[in-house]
Amino acid sequence: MGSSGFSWKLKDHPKLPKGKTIAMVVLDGWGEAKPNQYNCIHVAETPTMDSLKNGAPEKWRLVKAHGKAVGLPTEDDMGNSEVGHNALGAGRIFAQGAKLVDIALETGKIYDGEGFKYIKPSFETGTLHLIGLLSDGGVHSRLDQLQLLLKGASQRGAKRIRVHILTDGRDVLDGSSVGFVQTLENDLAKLRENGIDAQIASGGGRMYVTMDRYENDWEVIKRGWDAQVLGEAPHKFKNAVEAVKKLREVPNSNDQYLPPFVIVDESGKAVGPIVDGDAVVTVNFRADRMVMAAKSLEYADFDKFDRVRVPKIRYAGMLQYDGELKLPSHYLVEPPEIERTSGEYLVNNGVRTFACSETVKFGHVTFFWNGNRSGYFNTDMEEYVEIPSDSGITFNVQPKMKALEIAEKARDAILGGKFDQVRVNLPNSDMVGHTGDIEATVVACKAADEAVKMILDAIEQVGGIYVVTADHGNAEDMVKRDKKGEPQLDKNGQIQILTSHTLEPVPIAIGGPGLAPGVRFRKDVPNGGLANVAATVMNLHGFEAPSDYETTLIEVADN
Ligand SMILES: O=C(O)[C@@H](CO)OP(=O)(O)O
Ligand SMILES: [Mn+2]
Ligand SMILES: [Mn+2]
Repeated sequence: MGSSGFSWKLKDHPKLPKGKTIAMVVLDGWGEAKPNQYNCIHVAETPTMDSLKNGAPEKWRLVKAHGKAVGLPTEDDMGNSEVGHNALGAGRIFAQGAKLVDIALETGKIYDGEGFKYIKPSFETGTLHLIGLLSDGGVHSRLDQLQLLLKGASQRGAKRIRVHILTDGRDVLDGSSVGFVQTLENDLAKLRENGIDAQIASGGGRMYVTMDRYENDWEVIKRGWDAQVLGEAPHKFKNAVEAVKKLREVPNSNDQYLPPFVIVDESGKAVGPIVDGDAVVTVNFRADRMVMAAKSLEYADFDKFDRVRVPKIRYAGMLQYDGELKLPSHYLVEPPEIERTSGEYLVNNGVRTFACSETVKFGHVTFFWNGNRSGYFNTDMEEYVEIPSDSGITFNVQPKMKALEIAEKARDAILGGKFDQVRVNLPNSDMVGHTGDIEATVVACKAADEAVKMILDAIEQVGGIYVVTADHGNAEDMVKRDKKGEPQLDKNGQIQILTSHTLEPVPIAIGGPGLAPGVRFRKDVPNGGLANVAATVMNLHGFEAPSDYETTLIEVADN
């Protein structure tokens, strides 16, 4: 025990034994909703997940995965992987980036912070560039926050502003990009009336330009760099609304994958490349899809692609995106301080941990799980395995993704006996759900269910315990609904496909031969959410959770 009185040592659980192998399975984007034709989980053959639900009512329940239960500003905020895995791993509810930025903007504290003070000297002679996702999805960014920042920065001396937009269609309806660009254009026009030279300078779809994650495909970042910094892109337009409309006319195009474009002036010159002396802010608050861009903007030594020209800029993130790398070093808002996560506690109490997913979700069960911290706590105790994702495809063409490979790795880790906790994320229902392809999403759900089966079979063999849950909803509802819950039709009478996450709760199931007799879900935590899972898992490892963790979902009945 240190002089502060703090100790990593967890108390023994009074009833539950140590030493059981636990499989911790997170199905990404797997919520619980009414059975109907737009519920791909219902439509798909999912015998394993069905048996967990129907087999043992005391060992299956729903938990909240959206809104305040995961630290988001309102109950209208859908869940997402960052807040979901943060809550699962940290066992407490932290006010998340979306909320922290809201508060910083409301109180004006954002302008007194180190980050804003750092970029401000550039306003005198340079341009302020804002790069980020343009929508009101609230997963990575929010339009109203961008609007407030534009206003606040211009009131505080920014005279020349360039916005580099990334169109969404993943957290909001496909096609909504046009409206968001129009809204932003109106705001910029107002700034221009007030003598501020403000314009959109470049753009592109979030999945094709800038917002890659976990080093899946650096070409995505390069496309962003070329458009935003160098002012070069295959498409040139005089106006961003026209750009988005025209690029959407190309067959099979969509907001998520629009190609990069730059806005040019009458002479064909890009209106806003980033040059020496400029200030740059990446306005997304969510970490995973900003880390790569932040590296390209911040690092002097960088070999992921040829940056051609590296301007001397003052760069700040909306938040600091990686607490371990301290990246970026300047930021406008302090990120949530997610410390003492369950992963760190368990490792410090002798629990050997294996974590695995494929690239597109790898950081979810490592980086997010550990409170937005990259790397290991203890290399002797942990092994994290990343299975390379297919890159350059949309996952509806490969809906099985790497589910089988992830399950095989988990199986081998369970059977190998070297680990006490084997943690995986199965990406299918989420990644394919985001494509809006209902048929493919059904295939995806089936593949995830088969992967769960393989992991549960291995747990059966070693006498272990399983915990199966999800981080938020997605595939269980693929249609935009009106207030009454009926499918909402567009002006052509067509249903509107929902590519985003949902507000639905997610299942959690426990079981396996190693589960002590009498263990069941408590009835007195009806509002339990993802943050209650960490204490639950600590109990199953034979420990009491720290007293400030959200309470456990389980009890041990005497029988
Ligand atoms: O793909 C993403 O970035 C988000 C949706 O914006 O999904 P998830 O939170 O499941 O990672
Ligand atoms: Mn997710
Ligand atoms: Mn998702």
